[in-house]
Amino acid sequence: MLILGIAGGTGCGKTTVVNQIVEQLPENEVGVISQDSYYNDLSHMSRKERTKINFDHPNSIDFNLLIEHIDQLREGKTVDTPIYSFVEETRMKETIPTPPRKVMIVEGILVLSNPKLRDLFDIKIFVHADSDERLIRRLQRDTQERGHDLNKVLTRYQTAVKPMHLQFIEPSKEFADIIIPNNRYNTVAVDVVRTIINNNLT
Ligand SMILES: Nc1ncnc2c1ncn2[C@@H]1O[C@H](COP(=O)(O)OP(=O)(O)O)[C@@H](O)[C@H]1O
Ligand SMILES: Nc1ccn([C@@H]2O[C@H](COP(=O)(O)O)[C@@H](O)[C@H]2O)c(=O)n1
Repeated sequence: MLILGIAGGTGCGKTTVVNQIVEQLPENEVGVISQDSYYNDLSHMSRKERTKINFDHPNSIDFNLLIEHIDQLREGKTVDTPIYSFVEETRMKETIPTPPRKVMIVEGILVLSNPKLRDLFDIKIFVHADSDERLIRRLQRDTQERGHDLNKVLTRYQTAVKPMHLQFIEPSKEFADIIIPNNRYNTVAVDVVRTIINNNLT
């Protein structure tokens, strides 16, 4: 199994890059795991309490479960990936069975910041986009897709997203084997990653 870790700040385009990589690979040979699925289960908290959580701090992620699942996938076992709702801001009761694939992609803002998780990756990728570009994309996405209003997005950006980005995410760039500049769509870089994967599939 070849395991890729893809990190980068919010809105840099990780999900988009992953979709572009996966699009042209055989469906049954690639699997994707998102760090977002592993936000801690906060169902014991009220909605009001949940809004106070810093969702950009590493402590908000159940890294132990994520690492355990990757270990199980490497052993050839199917894992039950949690489902996270951005609207409810907690984990759902349902899970998704995720089978092991020849290539597994693990993407998320903090996947290169956790040393134990980082060690599991054969290839480490950091997607870079400037902070103003990321904020614009995040504003559009969170208001259109994640049910947040403008004020909430901006307050969260100032109080959690930006400080945590500077403390944990940007420094994790130094661990990357490949940095993808993504201020605009970067088909060349995506092709390079796809070629590396294809070489490993044959
Ligand atoms: N290179 C790009 N240029 C313009 N918009 C982009 C680019 N990459 C992604 N986007 C858009 O920005 C938003 C955030 O992208 P996404 O892939 O969800 O980022 P991430 O997973 O890193 O948070 C989405 O609406 C996506 O369509
Ligand atoms: N309830 C939540 C949980 C997380 N977030 C934000 O998601 C961002 C990470 O996801 P990306 O797809 O943008 O990489 C992170 O910056 C959290 O602030 C949220 O808004 N609400």
